[in-house]
Amino acid sequence: MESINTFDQAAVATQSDAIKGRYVTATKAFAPGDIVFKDEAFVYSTCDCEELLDETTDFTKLLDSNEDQTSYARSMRKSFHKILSAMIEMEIISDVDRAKCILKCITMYIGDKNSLSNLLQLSYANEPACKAAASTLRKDFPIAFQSIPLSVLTKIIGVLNTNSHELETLNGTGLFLSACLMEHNCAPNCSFTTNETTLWVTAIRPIAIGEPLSIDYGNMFYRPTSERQATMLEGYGFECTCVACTELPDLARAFICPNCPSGIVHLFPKEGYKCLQCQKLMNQKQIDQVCALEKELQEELPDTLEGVGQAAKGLLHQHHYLLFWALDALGLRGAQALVHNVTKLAHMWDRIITSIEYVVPGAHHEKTIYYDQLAQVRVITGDIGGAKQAYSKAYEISCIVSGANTPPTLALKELVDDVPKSRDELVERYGTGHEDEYMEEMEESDEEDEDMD
Ligand SMILES: C[S@@+](CC[C@H](N)C(=O)[O-])C[C@H]1O[C@@H](n2cnc3c(N)ncnc32)[C@H](O)[C@@H]1O
Repeated sequence: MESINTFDQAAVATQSDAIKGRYVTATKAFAPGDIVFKDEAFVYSTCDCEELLDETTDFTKLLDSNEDQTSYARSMRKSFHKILSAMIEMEIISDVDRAKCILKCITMYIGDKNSLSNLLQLSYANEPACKAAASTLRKDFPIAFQSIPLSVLTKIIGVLNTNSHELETLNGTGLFLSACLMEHNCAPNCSFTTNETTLWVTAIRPIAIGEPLSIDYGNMFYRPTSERQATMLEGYGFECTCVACTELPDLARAFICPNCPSGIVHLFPKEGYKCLQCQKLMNQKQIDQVCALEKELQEELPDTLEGVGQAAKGLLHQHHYLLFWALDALGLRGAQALVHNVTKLAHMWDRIITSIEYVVPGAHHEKTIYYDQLAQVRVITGDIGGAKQAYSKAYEISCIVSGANTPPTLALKELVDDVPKSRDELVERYGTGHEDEYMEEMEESDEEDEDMD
């Protein structure tokens, strides 16, 4: 990882326009799998103290292992517990790691007013909610917050709310000042990976000189267009006009064609609900019918395999996102519990993977996780050859989305080279920890299904 270029060294340029603000473009061509640049977290925190908030009011006990007293201004230490508790009650902050990042930024600002100059240039969404949170904090904790101008506190809250990245290996979040300049696209040309406090950006499609580099801000894997657009508007304050939103059919909303037996209907942005096979459009009555069913399912997803089958009511295609996510919940729980009903589990996973390959055919980091899960399921079913194939697929995708010689890809390579051979070996290698809980749930669901048979 040391040899990867930082943003300043990389073949990228920062540009700006009236709609998007600043964005990043390529100054050389990139191939899929090329790492474009890496970035170190400007500020980060973990959720480690979340449970302790109920148990202790002692400031020092609420510090992460990488923090010491000086990570937080003297003025906040005495009421630290109360401040954190109040901040996580605020919807715009919610998480303890984000609250801590905000407090650390304020500490930096108190120490040196110029220390946040790059952060304070970033755009953010939901200004009124950020301002309301900042005003409340200044009113309720004057000693800690009154020395920060309202406008600065508002901006710190807003920037961390809009721009933080999850740090999976640390169970926290961080702010990456260069990576967050990249624009959003629902079908992006780059993917990002994090390891500890480093984030790196990898090209997942061929990128030409001058092309904007984009990522998916909301990790909207297998989500319908309307949901992606609503997330961008609510969370980031802009209307997404990418090709996937404005020109391509919405593959995640898939319906059985009422006019031809094997046809699949999607909503096309300009034409309406059209069958890919017979090209006929659905009429208003048919549209109303499928929309009503979607609404019903959005309220409550089925939680058994049979329930998923029945929910389609002959109208939704098996690739429909609501059926997919219902199946995903069952399949993931099943895989983690290493359940005994292997035939059922194998069937669910075949369907999950087939649907993913239909709706998200290109490289996507979520697919490495699904193929890894598929491999685990195949180990459980005793299909070690099939498991090796699935691990190989996960590895192949990881080479594109995270780069070949990076920790997550090398971890998959180890699994390809030395496939676990049994459930016990899987538990040993993965250490899931929730087996008992899930096992109970799956056994209950098995019993229910048997009762229904
Ligand atoms: C993470 S920041 C990106 C940096 C920002 N452009 C700047 O100059 O500070 C996110 C913001 O960039 C803008 N943005 C990003 N992608 C966009 C897109 N595809 N269309 C319109 N605005 C976009 C939105 O204002 C969004 O809230």
